[in-house]
Amino acid sequence: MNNFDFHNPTRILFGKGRIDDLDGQVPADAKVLILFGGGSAERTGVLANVRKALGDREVVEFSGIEPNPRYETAIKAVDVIAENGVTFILAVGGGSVIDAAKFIAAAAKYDGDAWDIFTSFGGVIKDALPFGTVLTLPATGSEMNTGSVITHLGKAAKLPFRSPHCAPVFSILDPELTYTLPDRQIANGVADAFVHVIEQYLTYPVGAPVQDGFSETLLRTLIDLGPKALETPKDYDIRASLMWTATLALNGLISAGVPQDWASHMIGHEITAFNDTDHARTLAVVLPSLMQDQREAKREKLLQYAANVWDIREGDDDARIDAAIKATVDFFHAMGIDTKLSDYNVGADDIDTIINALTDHGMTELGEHGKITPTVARRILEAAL
Ligand SMILES: NC(=O)c1ccc[n+]([C@@H]2O[C@H](COP(=O)([O-])OP(=O)(O)OC[C@H]3O[C@@H](n4cnc5c(N)ncnc54)[C@H](O)[C@@H]3O)[C@@H](O)[C@H]2O)c1
Repeated sequence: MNNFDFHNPTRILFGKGRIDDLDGQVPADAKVLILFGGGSAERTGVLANVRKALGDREVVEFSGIEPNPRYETAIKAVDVIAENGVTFILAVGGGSVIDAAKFIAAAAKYDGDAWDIFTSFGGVIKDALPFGTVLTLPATGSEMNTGSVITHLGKAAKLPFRSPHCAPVFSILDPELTYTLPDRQIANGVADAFVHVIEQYLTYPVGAPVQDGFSETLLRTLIDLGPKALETPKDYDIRASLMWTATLALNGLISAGVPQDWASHMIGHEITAFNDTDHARTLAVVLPSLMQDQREAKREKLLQYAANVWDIREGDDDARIDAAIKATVDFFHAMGIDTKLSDYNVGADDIDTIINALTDHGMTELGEHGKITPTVARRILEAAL
């Protein structure tokens, strides 16, 4: 097992009705900025409950954070913070709103050009406003990690950053808040969490059976409960397990002490930057093609994945790897997610644009061995057409 530091300071308040506990989590004298998206939080009544729970604290609201949140919008919230003397941010929504909150919290305390946050992958961040979250969409793990991904429309870039200063102070996870999600977002959430686990699991063995066992359980849970969540949308136990699975998939627990890949994510981000395809759907396109392309580098873990996640035991090594990749594709299809670039209006002629952007953003040595160069990424995309 590799050396690691593990520290996760985010308090999780999990279960029914936990918005009522906001009062005990947000400082009594805080000036709060409530950050939310395009209207679902208002429509579903979540915002009304949040406002009520904050009592007579001074509150400013900022709405309009988009899915795949935009720099151009989020930066406006930084001015609102300065104008109103905001001391605490409360993000109400899915990964997009929470990611935007992380950027806004850091930019509010940064004196230079806020774009430096991305060019340094978060390195310039030395402080951030405290923030909490009310999660409405289980998917990204952003509610319990320090990462964020923001799209800059003007620069046609979707870039990640990470900073220990950008951990939520607390996150409220009430599975009942997910009942209003459309099937498409449930499917996206399941696929996103699935690929998060894969990025931290499907590399090469380093003698870490605990991390592998956690990962395999998370994957099997998503495979079992994902389709059931679509069939029976108001089953509390299914929603509760999915919500906690998605959080555990990217809160640092399963990545401690093991190699990580993240090439599917970095290539997928460029597809979203290219034509705004849902994040999870880009992953469902890239991952199977990457598994096929990298089958030698990932051989041992692909065989372990076939056996422990899919219970594939018949046939020789190559047949079992083929069956595991096919099972992965079938799972995405069972969730109603297409797995080819052409399903998302990306053609052969567009691959140059995507690869050039990947190169421009410094993503030239991806994967657990740093060997997924732009040439390999091109091959992966061409095989996914
Ligand atoms: N920070 C991280 O670690 C991390 C990890 C993976 C992905 N991401 C990023 O997160 C973003 C995706 O976030 P997401 O998948 O959570 O989706 P999202 O936050 O973009 O939300 C998707 C849509 O669902 C709606 N919605 C949210 N909750 C709802 C509810 N309860 N009922 C009805 N509608 C609801 C939103 O209004 C929005 O239109 C992408 O930009 C992706 O790159 C971040």
